[in-house]
Amino acid sequence: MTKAPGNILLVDDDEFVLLSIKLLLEPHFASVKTINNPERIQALLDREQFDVIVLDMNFRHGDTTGNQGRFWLKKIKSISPDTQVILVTAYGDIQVAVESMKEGALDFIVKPWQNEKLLATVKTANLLSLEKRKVKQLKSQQKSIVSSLHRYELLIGISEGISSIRKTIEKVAPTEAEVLILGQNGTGKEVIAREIHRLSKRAEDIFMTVDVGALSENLFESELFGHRKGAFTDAKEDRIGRFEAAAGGTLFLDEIANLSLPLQAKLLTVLQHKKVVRLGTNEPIDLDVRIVCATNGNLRAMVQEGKFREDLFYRINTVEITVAPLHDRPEDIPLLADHFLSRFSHKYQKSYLKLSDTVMTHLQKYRWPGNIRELQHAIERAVIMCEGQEIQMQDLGALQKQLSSEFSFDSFNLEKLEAWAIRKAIAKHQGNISHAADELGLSRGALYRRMQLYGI
Ligand SMILES: Nc1ncnc2c1ncn2[C@@H]1O[C@H](COP(=O)(O)OP(=O)(O)OP(=O)(O)O)[C@@H](O)[C@H]1O
Repeated sequence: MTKAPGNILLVDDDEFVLLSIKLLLEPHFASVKTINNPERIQALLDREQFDVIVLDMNFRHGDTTGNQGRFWLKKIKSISPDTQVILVTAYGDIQVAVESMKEGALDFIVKPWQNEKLLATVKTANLLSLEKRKVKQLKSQQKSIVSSLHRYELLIGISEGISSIRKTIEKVAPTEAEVLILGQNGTGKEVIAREIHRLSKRAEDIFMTVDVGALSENLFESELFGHRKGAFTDAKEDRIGRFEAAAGGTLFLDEIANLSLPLQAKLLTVLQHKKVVRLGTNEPIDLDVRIVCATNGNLRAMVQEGKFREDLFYRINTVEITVAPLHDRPEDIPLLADHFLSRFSHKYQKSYLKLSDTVMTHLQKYRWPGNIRELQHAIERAVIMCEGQEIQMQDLGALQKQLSSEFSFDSFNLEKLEAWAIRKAIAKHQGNISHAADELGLSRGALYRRMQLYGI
């Protein structure tokens, strides 16, 4: 028989009782120790962790008050609160034993005991202790993961839009209000959600993201609410859902507009009752999680069209934050570009890199359909490709063409016009300098000199 992990201690002044319980338990548990004097409990608990202590209630001969058992129970619980205590009591002490359960005993066994009952009780207590230990371990692992993840991406930007978002975040973060963040893809909705979490009372706990739009109808419930083993064909084991896993922290529900109407109804029920029921069970579990939602869709229009439930819309948007596309806030571009430049220079060990003025000017003029995510990728690529100390247009790869073609003039500065014409001609002739020079009415040498002058 394989023995269960577990450290069991038997405390009784009757050597016969100790021996018979030890013989009963030993084949089932990794370690079973005995002591006949409760005074040794403290020293033992100082040295090692016990999962279960089976404790006699009366040690002095003729004493049936159970007071000694209660005294030692309190002592054990104060030194080692996670140790499960089972009391062994004479028939007459049952009332005292029941009282002791309020003081932290898990269960009691009446003498003379039935072996199966005693074994089953110790097994249950042992399992409980092991589970609690596992939970503690996971919690401390979670804490260290969370603290390593706490290296947040800062919310960078000086535009009016970002400054006002920052003010809203400061007001709303310490509350438990539901926040809805609206904006195109890549505008920084998740960065904003993380900032709300970072400044909230839940900052020490987990921030969890779920892309609800990517969950199929089938997966939605089991992923968010969890399931019991056997709840459906593929449910091979019990599993907690994201709502439970994010307990104490913030759950960021991204792409909320992609939820079908039936799933919206399910989500609404959970948010209204603040309880989840795992699939395959009937037990509601209390929720302790702050919800922040985001979407790139137009939820108001969807409500009008009957595609998004109005009641859910009002449930999730106590406070609404709209983040503008990047091209509507060009003043943020230099800061963001420098931020990504320093991050990727560090990552690729090129800490001396700078962006040329031409590149910076172009970055500010481009429309950035992929928003900050696209800018980030552009800078990462440029850092990798750059051979000198300054990032030039050619380091931007395919984006270079688009940047150049979108370059619009707000002045008739001749140098800018000339640089623009040169870029256009080179692009048109796919990099063939002779043909571009012909088109521009220049010799190859003259074209090269001008390219050098304009950093092309
Ligand atoms: N204000 C900002 N400061 C610094 N980095 C930012 C900022 N906004 C966005 N980013 C960066 O841009 C990338 C995209 O941001 P994020 O994922 O938050 O956008 P999103 O709007 O949630 O995108 P999606 O809608 O596609 O999920 C991330 O790498 C993020 O770190």
